[in-house]
Amino acid sequence: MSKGNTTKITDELYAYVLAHNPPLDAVQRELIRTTWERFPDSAMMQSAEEQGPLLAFLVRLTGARHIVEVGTFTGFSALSMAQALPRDGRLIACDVSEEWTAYGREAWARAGVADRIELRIAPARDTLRAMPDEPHIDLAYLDADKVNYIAYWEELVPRLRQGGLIVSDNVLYGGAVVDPDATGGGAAIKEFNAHVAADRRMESVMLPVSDGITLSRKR
Ligand SMILES: C[S@@+](CC[C@H](N)C(=O)[O-])C[C@H]1O[C@@H](n2cnc3c(N)ncnc32)[C@H](O)[C@@H]1O
Repeated sequence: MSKGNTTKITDELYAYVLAHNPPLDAVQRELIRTTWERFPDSAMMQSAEEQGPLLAFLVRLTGARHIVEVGTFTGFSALSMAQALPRDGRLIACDVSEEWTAYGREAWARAGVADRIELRIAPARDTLRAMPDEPHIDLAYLDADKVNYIAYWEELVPRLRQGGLIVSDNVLYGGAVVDPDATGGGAAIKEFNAHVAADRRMESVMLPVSDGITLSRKR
């Protein structure tokens, strides 16, 4: 096996990476700050800072106009993707928490993208099932409860247009995926990763970005 991971991401290197990425704007920075201030015990759920510019990049790269996000929390990833959408683009944001997503609503309004985001408060599986069956989604971001990742995947893949992209977050689950005794979220992600790798409808690459992301393109 050729070993590519010879560069350890120290705090200094991480800061260097962020300094060489497109800078976050004032609304994104404020949302990150407010999330840590208001929800210190849950804030680590927020997508990592470098994922904002990455998601925006992927939206532009794919020319996405119709995005589905599964797991919105306080709205950082939805904000980052919506800012990269064209004016007539739409993002459907799925979450179960009115409290957390209220902070997203505020930030989306301040950033002038509220009209591009439709928040649906309900178990995401129900929201996905209620969507049209035909392939119409250009990009989906998977970042909610890990035990349901396979169920979300199975709802999303048939609704994804050919060439469409699914971005799945936390696919390394803090390293639990290589623990033979993993339980809970770690075990669920292991099962999900095997499911994705075996799915011939999609072409997938797993990347060690942040807590691990998999990019999957529909064949
Ligand atoms: C990791 S956080 C999402 C982080 C978000 N992408 C961001 O950038 O801040 C996971 C979110 O999934 C939501 N969630 C958990 N179970 C859910 C379900 N069954 N349906 C919809 N959302 C769910 C939680 O309320 C939480 O806000």
